[in-house]
Amino acid sequence: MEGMIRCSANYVPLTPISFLERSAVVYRDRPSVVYGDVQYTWKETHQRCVKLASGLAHLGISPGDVVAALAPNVPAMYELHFGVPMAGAVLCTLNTRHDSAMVSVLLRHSEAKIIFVDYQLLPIAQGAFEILSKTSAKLPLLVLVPECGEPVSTVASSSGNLEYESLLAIGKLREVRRPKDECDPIALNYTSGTTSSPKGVICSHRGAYLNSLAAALFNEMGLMPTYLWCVPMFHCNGWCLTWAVAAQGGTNVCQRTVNAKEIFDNITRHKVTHFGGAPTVLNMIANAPPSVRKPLPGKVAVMTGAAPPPPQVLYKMEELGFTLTHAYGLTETYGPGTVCVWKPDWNSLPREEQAKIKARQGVPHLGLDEIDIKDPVTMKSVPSDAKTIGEVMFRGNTVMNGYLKNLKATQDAFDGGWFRSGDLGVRHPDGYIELKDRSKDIIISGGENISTIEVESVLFSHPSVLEAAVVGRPDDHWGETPCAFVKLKDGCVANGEEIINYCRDRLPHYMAPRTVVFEDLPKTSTGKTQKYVLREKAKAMGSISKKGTSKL
Ligand SMILES: Nc1ncnc2c1ncn2[C@@H]1O[C@H](COP(=O)(O)OP(=O)(O)OP(=O)(O)O)[C@@H](O)[C@H]1O
Repeated sequence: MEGMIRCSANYVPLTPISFLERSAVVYRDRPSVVYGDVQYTWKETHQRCVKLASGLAHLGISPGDVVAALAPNVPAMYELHFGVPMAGAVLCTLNTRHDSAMVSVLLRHSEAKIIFVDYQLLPIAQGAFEILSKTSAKLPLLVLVPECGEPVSTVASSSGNLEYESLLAIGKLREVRRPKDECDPIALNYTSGTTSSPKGVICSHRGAYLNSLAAALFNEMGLMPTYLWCVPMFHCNGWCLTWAVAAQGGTNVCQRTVNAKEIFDNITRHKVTHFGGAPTVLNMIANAPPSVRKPLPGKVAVMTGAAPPPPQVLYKMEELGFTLTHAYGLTETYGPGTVCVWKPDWNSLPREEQAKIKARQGVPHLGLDEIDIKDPVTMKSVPSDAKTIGEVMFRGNTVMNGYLKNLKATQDAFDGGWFRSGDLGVRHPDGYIELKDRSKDIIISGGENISTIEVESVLFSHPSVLEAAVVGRPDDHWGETPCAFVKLKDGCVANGEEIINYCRDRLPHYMAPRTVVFEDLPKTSTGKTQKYVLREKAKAMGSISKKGTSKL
């Protein structure tokens, strides 16, 4: 249209850096970050992040360089989410449960120039450096992060590494770098490695900005929330809430470890209004002993995601007084991409029914454009009949830029103009989607698809079951049969036959487990069950039936 121009007056590249700059003015004296007895205001957090950015520049970091971090949810980890982008660099947060070998692989792949390492994780980083030093890879510079608020320990000072506060001391309060293009990378996030080796997902300032605002909105985060950090900040930048909390001038309550006692104590002490956690964290809270539980100080909104939440876990959390929001997404969608938007009409339904509705993955959030369930071959949308299974596909401004150094994987993921998630689901008549499985996890038994999520949901409803995961056990007759791995609640007893009969009473017989194994479930640190480990165990058991002889 004639008369339009684009200039800095009407176009500024979107970046979450602007959230911090605004909060430093609007909420300047309000608490930004709290950790034990340490507390900063938004003005202080802003100044510390500016100094961090300047310190990084002093160390030779240029725009586009990767800066890694290996740390739990401590204040430095929060500051890195702003300080690194403010230096024009790309933040690469590493999973704190990785071993030295994996850290060395990711450091080499990302070509990180600097790595910030929490003092407790120093041996892991040192092990990674040892491995790297035997290769041609250039070693990154290690910046040690000592315990916040405590003097540098002798171990830390004798390690000979530059230390976090000293780096800030070098930094100057000067103008920060904003991205030239809003599509410039802000973060390099490796996937959880649940199904294969972690992939390096490139996230942009623009995507991070939009996803953070969407996350604040669907979490019903009003102004100045108090957010308790249970979601690891290394996982999709804490599902984008690192930036979202700054947008709303909230208080970040950091905690090094996540357990039910610490969560209840912090909720009461700081009057927490919001937190998030994978279903396994909610399960831990829901099953916490009465000695640990405390009455909630007010409304506490909880966002869950990262793995399918069993309706029973949602139900139990709401019985305890928490208000749950269920979101779903991938590292490739900056964490949350959909949300099960709650409708007031559902409030009159029985609680169990409400939990089943909430366990659905829902609809795209405001920052994403579209989500569809398609036949992966024809790319036609499946009917909204809650039955026909297809692949979940995303399209919009909160989908990654691509996988680092893996054009083939990026092209495969974007084939057909959609991002293919590898998740299988159905669409309900009301438009809400529901996940049935990951394509790698679904069981095919006698030609029938079995959703392991559906079987697990029945197992979770058994009064003695604490956790459950179902995988396919190879079978000479059926191809595969469901094999359940079950962890019982403390003090509960149940045998395999009882569990199988319980499932057969509630599911078509072909879906009920044929095998039950009682043991602890292997988990990733992002709260997902490592089904490939269980699949290997089921495979080693061999077939139950002999060819052509089995009946259901
Ligand atoms: N609310 C949810 N309900 C069901 N599954 C979920 C939910 N949120 C996330 N997921 C699962 O988590 C996956 C995304 O996980 P993430 O990006 O952390 O890495 P990953 O896919 O586990 O790792 P990798 O791709 O390396 O195997 C989704 O594809 C989906 O299978």
